Amino acid sequence: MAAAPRRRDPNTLSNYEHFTTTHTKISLAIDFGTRTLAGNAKLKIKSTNNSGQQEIVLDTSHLSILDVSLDDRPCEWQLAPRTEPFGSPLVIKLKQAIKDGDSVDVDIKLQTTDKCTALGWMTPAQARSEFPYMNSQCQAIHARSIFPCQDTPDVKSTYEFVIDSDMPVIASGLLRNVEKLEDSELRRHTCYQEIPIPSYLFAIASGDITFAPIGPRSRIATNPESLDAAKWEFEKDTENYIQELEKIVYPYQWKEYNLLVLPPSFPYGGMENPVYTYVTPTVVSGDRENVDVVAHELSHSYSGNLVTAATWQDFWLNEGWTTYLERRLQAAMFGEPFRDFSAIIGWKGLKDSVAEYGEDKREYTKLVPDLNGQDPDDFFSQVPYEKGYTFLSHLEALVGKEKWNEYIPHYFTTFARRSLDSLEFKENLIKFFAADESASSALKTVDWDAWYYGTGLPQKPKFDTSLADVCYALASKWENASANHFKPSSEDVKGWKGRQLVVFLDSVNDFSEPLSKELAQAMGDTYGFFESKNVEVTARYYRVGLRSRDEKVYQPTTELLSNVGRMKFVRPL
Ligand SMILES: CC/C=C\C/C=C\C[C@@H](O)/C=C/C=C/C=C\[C@@H](O)CCCC(=O)O
Ligand SMILES: [Zn+2]
Repeated sequence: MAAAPRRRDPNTLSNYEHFTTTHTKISLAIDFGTRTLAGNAKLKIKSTNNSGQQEIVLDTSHLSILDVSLDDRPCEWQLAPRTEPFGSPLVIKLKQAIKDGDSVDVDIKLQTTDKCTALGWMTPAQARSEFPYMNSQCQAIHARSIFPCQDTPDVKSTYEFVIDSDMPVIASGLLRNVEKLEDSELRRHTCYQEIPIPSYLFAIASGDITFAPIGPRSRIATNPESLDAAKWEFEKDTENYIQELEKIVYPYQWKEYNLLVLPPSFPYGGMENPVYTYVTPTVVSGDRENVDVVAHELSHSYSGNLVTAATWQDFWLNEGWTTYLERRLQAAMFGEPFRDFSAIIGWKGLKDSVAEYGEDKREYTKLVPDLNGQDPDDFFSQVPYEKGYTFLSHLEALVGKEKWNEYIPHYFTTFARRSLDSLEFKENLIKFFAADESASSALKTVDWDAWYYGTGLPQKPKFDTSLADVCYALASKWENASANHFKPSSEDVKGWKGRQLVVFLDSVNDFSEPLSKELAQAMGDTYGFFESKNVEVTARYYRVGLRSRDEKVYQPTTELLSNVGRMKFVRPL
């Protein structure tokens, strides 16, 4: 079978089909006073399919370019006019075309601007500290607002980070050295990433960060006041998760797996930056109930970080596979029913996403959407996670779990350190099972176009509801509470795990009619929802209260919205 032609990433303006960045050295000084980064980016760029190209084009966005040199010599360059939402391409003129296989060193002097979309700068109060804080979030196309690059997940480069700051620094590479600079308060932090990574995994953070070990190859990093609580939350299971995942795929490649707990404004549950997963402090709930975020982010060490979706249209290959590995990991750690228990919560998220997009935004509900001219951020939803998970589980069921278990390491070996698109995944899967008559005839029943380009919900899988049934039963009592004179008691939820409360509250939020205000209040008071430290629970309960127009939840909802930036909670509320 001929290889499917790789589609061009529509969300980059770089001419990456002719050149590829093989190494990136970023030297930046962090200035908390001006809230800028300044320094230079040195890119080793190899000609791959040159066909006489006279220029190299890189992505930039709201970035100040001060100078460019080519192989240490001045060169002609210009910033082309801005195109929304992709930015202003930096066009570097070549003196002569470069032979395929040869490389040039492009050195760019730069400074970030106040319009930079990749950096969050926090005051000490926002950082819950005596000191200011800074962190990056480059996924999907924000790296270009820190340094010029081929800002597409289809290009992977090794990285060297040289970051000067007067506070500790974290980067998505292994720390090699810290030294104090002469006549300065700044310290120079040097980190390396020897596994090629896409630009969206470039990450830096700096602030009043302290560290503690949470396993033989893991440490936790956070502000000093939160260190003990964060250490407790993750030290029990992190190494167990790594070892279980190694059994499902193969040995962990990145040497260290660390966690950085960010200030509360961080908009996501976690971000899989290599070496340091970034997590929201909402997962430090004091009950070790939210460590599934670690299961998810750790799984990205294989899907996304090692094997990467070539374009944002294929994002489901990152998130669907990661959600799949996350649930396999949960099943391995806590028992098979936990896989479907988590999938049930995921299905509700998928249903909500599809419903929110409604009839006029059906493109957004495709597993492989068309992102031409689109900002990938606008397409972010549960669809790539949950439709992707549902599709992979469907494929697993078709070929059988035992055979699928053999495909998992094959897939992650074939594409390790590379990027692939959805068509290559299909091709690879079919080829792997070609010699197996029953598996390959089962795979012939897959309607790939319907899965990839169909809109709306796929067929609902048959979930094992053994852990969820008790939650549904309680929800049903509440739905018919008035007719049945239901009297709630704290015994109803005694010993329940946070996730059982989540399934219960998701069901309540699905009722076609809101609860009466009195019932909503009784639920909160009887089940102790106002005292819960688990935001997964409180955020859902406040939705119940808001639907019922219960004033009692207005104040805590306002507090949650002022204290937590995680969009998963902020948006529905
Ligand atoms: C089809 C969609 C294509 C591209 C979207 C890619 C990136 C979108 C951008 O908005 C960044 C997302 C970053 C997500 C990071 C972590 C999530 O896994 C967190 C999930 C929600 C949560 O738990 O808070
Ligand atoms: Zn993810």
